[in-house]
Amino acid sequence: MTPLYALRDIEYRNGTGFTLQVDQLHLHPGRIYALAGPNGSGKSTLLRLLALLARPQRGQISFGGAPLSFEATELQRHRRRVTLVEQTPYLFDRSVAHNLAFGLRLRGVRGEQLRRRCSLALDQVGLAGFEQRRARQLSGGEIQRVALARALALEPEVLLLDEPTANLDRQTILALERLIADLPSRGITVIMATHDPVQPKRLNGELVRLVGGRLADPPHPPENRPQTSPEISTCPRPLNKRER
Ligand SMILES: Nc1ncnc2c1ncn2[C@@H]1O[C@H](COP(=O)(O)OP(=O)(O)OP(=O)(O)O)[C@@H](O)[C@H]1O
Repeated sequence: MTPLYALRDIEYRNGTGFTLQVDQLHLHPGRIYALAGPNGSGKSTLLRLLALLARPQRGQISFGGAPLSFEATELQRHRRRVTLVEQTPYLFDRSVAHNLAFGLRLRGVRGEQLRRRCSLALDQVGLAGFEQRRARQLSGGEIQRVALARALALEPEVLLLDEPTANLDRQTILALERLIADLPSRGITVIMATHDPVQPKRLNGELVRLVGGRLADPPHPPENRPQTSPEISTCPRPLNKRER
């Protein structure tokens, strides 16, 4: 199976003495991957590389089966397939609806379709009816959920989440985990950083552990997946958008 991402001999120095080094990492479509590791181990840095927001100084990233050249039009095309929700999301000081609509408008979505996608996404994160709330007057947990709704409204092929449940109460965490666990069945691959040691298991996700900017070991498939190695998947998986 062609991996969605194939990273080979990656070296990325972020200018503060930290280097992310990934000899090889294959991430497959229609799955959930959980990036784990201590503070500063490189989870967010890896997410930025996977979001195609940073270019490694060395090595190759293949996305969707083809090596990236990092040429501007290619990047623009691929970035529309991938959405990153950062650890501290930035919201415009406008209404929640404005924040959700912004990226959709850039993609040419308008009118009833735009309204429908926004309210559906808010509903999914448990914030139905929040459209007219001012973004700056939201709690930390609500900001995080609005940022997730904004990403979901874009209907990306890959959703990259940087500690998406860090500021949330237990009940909201469980509700969002149900939502995230369901995303592969909608053709969305999820790659998320987490500090919760049990979360990958609850999400049936594969664990990718980082230590000091390096992969600690190959990705661990979930225990209930009949898989012999991260490269060879024998379990059926939902088709992603491009295969339908
Ligand atoms: N924007 C940045 N510019 C330069 N260096 C950065 C930047 N962001 C993070 N770093 C540094 O890069 C290293 C890796 O940070 P990164 O945020 O990727 O780790 P992390 O595993 O996500 O950590 P945490 O669990 O604390 O979120 C750290 O040493 C950090 O200080």
